[in-house]
Amino acid sequence: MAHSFADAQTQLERQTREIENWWSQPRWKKTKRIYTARDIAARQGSIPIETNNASSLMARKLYALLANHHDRKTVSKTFGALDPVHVTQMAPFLDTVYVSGWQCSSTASTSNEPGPDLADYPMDTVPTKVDHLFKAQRFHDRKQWEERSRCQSQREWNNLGPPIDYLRPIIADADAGHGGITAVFKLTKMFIENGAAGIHMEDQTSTNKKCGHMAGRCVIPVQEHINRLTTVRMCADIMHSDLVLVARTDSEEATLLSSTIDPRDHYFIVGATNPDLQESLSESMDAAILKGHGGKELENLESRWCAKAGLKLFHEAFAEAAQKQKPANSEQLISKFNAQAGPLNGLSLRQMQAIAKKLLGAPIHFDWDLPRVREGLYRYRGGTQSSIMRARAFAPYADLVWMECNSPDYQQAKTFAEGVKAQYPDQWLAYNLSPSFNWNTAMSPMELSSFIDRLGQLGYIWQFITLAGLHTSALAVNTFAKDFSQRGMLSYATTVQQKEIDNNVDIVKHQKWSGAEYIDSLLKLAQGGVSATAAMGVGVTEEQFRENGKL
Ligand SMILES: C[C@](O)(C(=O)O)[C@H](CC(=O)O)C(=O)O
Ligand SMILES: [Mg+2]
Repeated sequence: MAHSFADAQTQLERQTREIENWWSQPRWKKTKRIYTARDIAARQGSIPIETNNASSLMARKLYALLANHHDRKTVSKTFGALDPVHVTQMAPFLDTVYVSGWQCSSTASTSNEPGPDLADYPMDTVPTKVDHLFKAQRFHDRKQWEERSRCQSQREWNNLGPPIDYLRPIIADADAGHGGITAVFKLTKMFIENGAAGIHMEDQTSTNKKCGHMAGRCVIPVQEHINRLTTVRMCADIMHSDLVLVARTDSEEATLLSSTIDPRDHYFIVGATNPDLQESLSESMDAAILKGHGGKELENLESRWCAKAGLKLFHEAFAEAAQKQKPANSEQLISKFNAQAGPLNGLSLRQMQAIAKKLLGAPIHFDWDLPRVREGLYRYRGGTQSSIMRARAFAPYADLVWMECNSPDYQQAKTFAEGVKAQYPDQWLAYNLSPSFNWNTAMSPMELSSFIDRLGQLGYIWQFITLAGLHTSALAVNTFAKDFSQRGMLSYATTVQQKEIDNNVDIVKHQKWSGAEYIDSLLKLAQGGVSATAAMGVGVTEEQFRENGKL
C-alpha cells in the first residue's frame, strides 16, 4: 500500500492509464461502459493486478475464435459438459465448452440436493463446476505437454498424432444472477477466479427463475437487466478479465413482469379494459381463500375474473376502442396509433394514453394493477418483438445476445436476427439448440442437418445443445447396463473396450488418461530420476494394451 497521498496518486494514475490502454483495444469497440478507468483502478486494490490471469487468457482466446467465426460466417458449436471425461472427449472436435445451469441443478449442486432448474441451488454451484472442468482441462494440457516435451524429434512428435487443444474456452450459465447487484458481482468474481472464459446472464427475476422452457417465467425491467450486465462487466474490469458476456432474454414466452418502472416494457404489459370491475384479482382471490375455497375453485375464479376483465395490451385496447367509437375510420386511426406506439418505440403508458386521447377524443380504460397476480407481479405478453427490443437494449453491454424461445423455428430466428441487426449490424448472436425441443418432429432430416449452418449465416456464431452431456451419458449408460445385464463381459469387451480401441478413444487406457505417467514423472523428478514406486512400471495392467511395441 502506498504510504503517502502522492504515492497513491501516482499508482492510481499508472493503473488508470493501463486500464485505458486495455480498453482502447479493438476487442472493446462495441462495449459501452458507464464508469471511468479511474473508477475501476480505485477498486482494484494496491496489489498489481495479474493481467494475464487464466480466465483472461481463456476469454481472449474465446473472443478471438468468435471473431473469426463472425468473419467467416461459421459457427462454434458445443454442448453442456458434465465432467472431466466430457471435456477431454469434446476437446478434439469442438472449440468451446458449455456449462449448463440445468445440468448442474440436476447433477452437481454443491448442496448435493438434485432438482429441476430453478437456480435455487447454492450460488457457487455452477462456478464450482467450472473450477472442476477447468482444472481438468489444465491437467490434461500439462499431461500432454510433459509427454511431448520428451520427444527428441519431429518424427517422435508426429508418432503421437496431432496434439489436442484441451484448453477449450468455457462459457457458463450465470442464470439470473442469484440475487441483487452484489450477488451478481460475487457470482461473476467466482466465475472469473475459476477460469470461465464467458458467462451468460438472463433477464428473469432471480427469486422466481425457471428454466427457459418452463411456464411461469417473470422478467425484470429492461434497465434492471442492463444494471446486471454492467455489474458483470464492472467486476470483470476490476479483475482485469476480458470475460465474454452473453445477454439472454427470456421475454419471448414470459407471462409476468416484476415492475412497470421501465417505459420500454409498457407496450407488453397486460391490463384490464372492463371499467365495471369491482375488485382486483388478488382481492377476489383473498376473499375466496378466507371463505375456505382452495385449489381448483381458485383456478376457476381466476379464469372467470380474467375473462370478465377484458385483458389486453394497450395497443389492442386502443384498436378495440377505435372500432367501437369510430368504426368508419378505425383502420386509419389504428395505423396512426401503431406507427407512433410500436413495440420497439419504448413509449410509456402515459405517452400511449396521450396519443389515444388525441386520436379518440378521450383516454381509454386500461388498468394493469387490477390483474396483477397474487405474488404482486404484472401480467406480460412478450414475443419475438419484445426479445428484439430487449436484445437491442442489452447489445451495448454484452458481446452476444440470445433470445430464449419455445421451439427451433428458423423463421423466428431470422426475424430476431434481422431485428437486432437493423440497429447493430455486427451484433454476435447465440442460439440454444435445446433438448427441451422435440427435434424429430420440428423439422425434416434435411433441415436438421443444415440447421446450425443456416443459423450461422444469420449471425448465430455460438450455438450449443445445453443438455447433451446429460442425455448422451444417460443413453450410453442405459444401453450398456441393459446389455451387460444380459451378456456379461462379452458386452463390455465388444461394445465398450473394442469400440474404444477402434475409435481411438484415449480413455481405453484410463491409467494413462488419468495422468499416471505424468504423476510418475513428478515422482521420478523428486527422487533424482528413478522411483521404485512408480505406478506405471513393470506390472501395470495397461501393458495388456500394448500394440506394435507402443502403449
Ligand atoms: C440453457 C439452460 O439455461 C441451461 O441451464 O442449460 C436451460 C436448458 C434448456 O432447457 O435447454 C434453459 O434453456 O433455460
Ligand atoms: Mg440455465
